[in-house]
Amino acid sequence: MSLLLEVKHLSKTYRKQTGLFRQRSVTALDNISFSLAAGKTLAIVGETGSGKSTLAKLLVGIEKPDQGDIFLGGTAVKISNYRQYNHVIRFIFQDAAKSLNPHQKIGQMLDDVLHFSTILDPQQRKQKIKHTLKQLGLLDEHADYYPHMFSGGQLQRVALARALILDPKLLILDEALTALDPTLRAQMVNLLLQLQQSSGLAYLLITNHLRLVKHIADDLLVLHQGKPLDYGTTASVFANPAHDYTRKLINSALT
Ligand SMILES: Nc1ncnc2c1ncn2[C@@H]1O[C@H](COP(=O)(O)OP(=O)(O)OP(=O)(O)O)[C@@H](O)[C@H]1O
Repeated sequence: MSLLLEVKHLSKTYRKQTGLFRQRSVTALDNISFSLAAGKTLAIVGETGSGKSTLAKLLVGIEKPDQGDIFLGGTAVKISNYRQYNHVIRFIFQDAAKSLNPHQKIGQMLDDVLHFSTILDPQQRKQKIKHTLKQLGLLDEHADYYPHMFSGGQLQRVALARALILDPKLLILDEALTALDPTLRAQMVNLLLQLQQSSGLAYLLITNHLRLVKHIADDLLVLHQGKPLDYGTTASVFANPAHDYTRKLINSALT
């Protein structure tokens, strides 16, 4: 199986100014390594402040690591050529649907993404938009809708369309499913699993929702105060956590 993403010894420390001449260092990530194969899902879990969002920011190039390397398809990624790989890794935040511009039609929003990141001509972009809407169970005419004209479930699909229209290989879901009500979450999970099966997409699922992790993640990495604790297949970590912290996390979520 080909490795899509390899993260080796990634560390990140933030320096906060706490006074005129004083700084405090916060180690957000300390020597994190993991890998993810095409078509698989890796969940990253940990309490608030454990470094999950920092990790996502390093992977999409918003922040720069102090140490370590990120490899995509075997090639080291550099922040200076981020634009080259923003096709490959896409990101969905919590409340992604709410972050859509209320004054812009969905078709225009998707066209902007393609215009910025591809060399497709207007006709090709139109076709691509049509195809992506269909792939996500939306209709051609939805291209002419504004965000407020959609239901909650459709809006989630629109947010997914924005992420998937560039045919990424990896989608990072940063608490993207957490705020959804259970029915909507189940629909989204089914859609994500279908897309994964049909296109071989890999997911990096950042969440504290351990039931969800158990249901959809192949592998699991537990972070605590920036440090990696348990890492392995989800089944093995759930069955045999090596750290007390992980055991408590699992027990509190599943009891
Ligand atoms: N830009 C920043 N400047 C200074 N410190 C930061 C910055 N971003 C994050 N931190 C610190 O790094 C640590 C890890 O933060 P991070 O946001 O990655 O955690 P998290 O696990 O994603 O938490 P949450 O679930 O609350 O988002 C925290 O102690 C946080 O205060």
